[in-house]
Amino acid sequence: MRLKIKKRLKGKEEDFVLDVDISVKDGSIITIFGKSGAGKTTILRAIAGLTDVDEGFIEVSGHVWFDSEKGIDLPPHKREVGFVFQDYALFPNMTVEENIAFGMKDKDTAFLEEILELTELSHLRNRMPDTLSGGQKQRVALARAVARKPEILLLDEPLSALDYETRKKLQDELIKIHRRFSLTTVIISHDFSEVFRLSDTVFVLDKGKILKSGKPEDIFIQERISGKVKFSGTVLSVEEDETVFIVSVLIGNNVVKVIADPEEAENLQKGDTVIVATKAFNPFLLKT
Ligand SMILES: Nc1ncnc2c1ncn2[C@@H]1O[C@H](COP(=O)(O)OP(=O)(O)OP(=O)(O)O)[C@@H](O)[C@H]1O
Repeated sequence: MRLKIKKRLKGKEEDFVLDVDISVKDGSIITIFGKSGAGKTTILRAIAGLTDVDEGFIEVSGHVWFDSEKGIDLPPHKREVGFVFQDYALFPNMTVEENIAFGMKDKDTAFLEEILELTELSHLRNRMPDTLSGGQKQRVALARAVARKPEILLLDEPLSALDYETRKKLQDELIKIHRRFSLTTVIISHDFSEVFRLSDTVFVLDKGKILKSGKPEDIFIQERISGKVKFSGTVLSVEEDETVFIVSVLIGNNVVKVIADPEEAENLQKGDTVIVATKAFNPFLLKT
C-alpha cells in the first residue's frame, strides 16, 4: 500500500496541512497513533474516498485508487474497503447474518459460514443488533467488513468503547482474521497495549505529519520510557492494595514487584509483556 496525501485541514486553533507518505507491504497491520485532531480519521476517510484530498496518490494491492496527477479518483463504492467505526453502525432492522451478508458481492454461503465461525457468531446469527452486547456488535461489524472481501480493512478506534476483557477478545479475533486473510489493515488507536499487540508498524501522527514510525517496541521505548535502566518481563499477577496496585513481573528468574496506579493496572493482566524501567538507578553489587 502506498499512501501519499496532502490536504489542508481546519485545526482547533489554526489550519494545518495533513501531509503523509506511508508505504507498507500489502498484508501488513499498521496503526496510526496520535492525539485527538492530528488527522487520523481523515487519513482513513481519504483511503475510502469519503473525503477529498488536495493532491496525492493512493495505491492498494497494486490498484491505483487516487492519483491527482493523472486525474484518477475512484468513487467510494469502487474502492475495495472494509470500514469499522467505533459506533458499530449496524443495520438495526436486519439480523446478524443479514448484516454480514449485506456487503457480500456474491452469495458465497461457504464463505459466510466461515466468517460466522471465525468471529464466533454462528449461534447469534438470527439475533437482532439491539439484543447484542457492545463486543458482539463490534464482532458483527468486523465480520461484515471482512465479508466484502476488501483489499484493505480500515478500523477507526474499533475497540475503544469496550471494556478491557472484551477488547482483548476482539484483539484476538482481529489477529485470527488477519492470519486467515492477510488483509492489509490500518487501525487507529489511542490504546498503547493495543498498538503493541496488533501492529507490525506504528506511525505516530502529530498535526498532520508523521513524527516517527517503526516497530511498536521501538516507538514504545522511545516515547514512553527514557529511564536509565529497562528490563523486559512478563506479568505474573496484578493485585490491588488499598489505593494502588502491585504488579509482579518475572524478569529472567527473578520476580520484581512494581507499584502501579489504577489506570496503569487496568491495562495489565497475567501474561502481558511489559517493560520495567527506572530513572533512579543506584545499585550495589553482590558477588555470588
Ligand atoms: N473535510 C475537512 N476539511 C477541513 N478540515 C477538516 C475536514 N475533516 C476534518 N477536518 C479537521 O481536521 C482535523 C483533524 O480531524 P480528524 O478527525 O482527522 O482527527 P483525528 O486525529 O481522527 O482526531 P480524533 O482522535 O479526535 O478522532 C480536525 O481539526 C477537523 O476539524
